[in-house]
Amino acid sequence: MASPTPLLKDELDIVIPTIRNLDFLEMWRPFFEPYHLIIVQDGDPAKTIKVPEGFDYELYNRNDINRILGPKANCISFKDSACRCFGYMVSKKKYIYTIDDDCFVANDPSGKQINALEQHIKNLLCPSTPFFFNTLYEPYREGADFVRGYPFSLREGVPTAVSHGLWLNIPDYDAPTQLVKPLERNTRYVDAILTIPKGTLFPMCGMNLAFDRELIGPAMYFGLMGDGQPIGRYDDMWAGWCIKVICDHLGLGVKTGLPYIFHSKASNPFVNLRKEYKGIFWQEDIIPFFQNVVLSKEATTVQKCYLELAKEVKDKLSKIDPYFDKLADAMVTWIESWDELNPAGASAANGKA
Ligand SMILES: O=c1ccn([C@@H]2O[C@H](COP(=O)(O)OP(=O)(O)O[C@H]3O[C@@H](CO)[C@H](O)[C@H]3O)[C@@H](O)[C@H]2O)c(=O)[nH]1
Ligand SMILES: [Mn+2]
Repeated sequence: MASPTPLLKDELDIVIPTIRNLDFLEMWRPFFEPYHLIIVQDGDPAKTIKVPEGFDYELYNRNDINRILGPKANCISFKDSACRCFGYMVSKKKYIYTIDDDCFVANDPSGKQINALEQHIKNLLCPSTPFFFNTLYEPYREGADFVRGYPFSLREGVPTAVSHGLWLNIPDYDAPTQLVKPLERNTRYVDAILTIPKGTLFPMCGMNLAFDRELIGPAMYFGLMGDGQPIGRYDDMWAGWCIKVICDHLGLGVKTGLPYIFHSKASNPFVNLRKEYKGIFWQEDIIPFFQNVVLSKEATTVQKCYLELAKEVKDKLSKIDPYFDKLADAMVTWIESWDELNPAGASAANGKA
């Protein structure tokens, strides 16, 4: 009997930022092979990235990014995983899943391999509940529901824009925590999916993340990091704070929890400390900024929200460091590039832009 068609086979792209050969795909082959991959090769474009046979993919290196975006390419980070957001921009699909190349298939407590992509798709295809917390977690799962006292007027939920997965083995800790707890491994499998309540920010990790590109794609800019930038490893955090403010404003949902992947490689905590340290104290001002930012009622699209946010960043965060002035400009360049590559009603076919 033919196996069932994978969910969203022709409506989802898998985006992988990489500086190495993609042998990790062999372990994901049963789950990923039916899908189209967008590989964003970082670092030296002269290096050849080996992709295992049988995968349908398009690959972009820095020369491609510069050719496609021209001077606007300066909004795409170089020598940092933040470059992955270029893949979101050139995709023509409704959904994106992004994963790091040191993330492997994890096993659930029963020992069964976890199809992380399938779980993300389920998360995205069912509503979120940001306006009232359901204490039995995801109410739409088999064997769960809304609990007593949950308003019936809110049980329809809202469209889910983002599905944030977690990691067994190497947790996504910041450098100071990594330095203090070098041997700590995450072995705790928590069988839960939660909607992050409206008005609450969260630290979005980019290594096991899926989103609805049509609902929130233009806000998924992974901030300027890497070569020539004063901080690193805050690309996904920046995107997470921006998308959450915009999802709250537009009435969209963000979920976190299942699925887990197995994160295999701990990046160097000393290198990470050098990348993160400014962000660690800057974020004490950045978080209150995002907690207090108000988007106007005229901000009815993601692009309009994002451009309002960029203006607020320029007006209110540039006093922290001139970096935020540059970042605000890059946010605008990102939207201009997004709209150039994604004119309204663009097709869903795979394409090499
Ligand atoms: O210069 C680079 C370095 C790496 N990559 C690719 O990006 C991902 C992540 O790389 P790695 O696993 O080495 O680093 P981590 O510290 O574990 O990354 C996680 O921490 C955050 C970084 O902001 C983020 O949540 C995760 O990415 C791999 O696919 C590398 O090949 C790159 O493109 N450029
Ligand atoms: Mn990693």
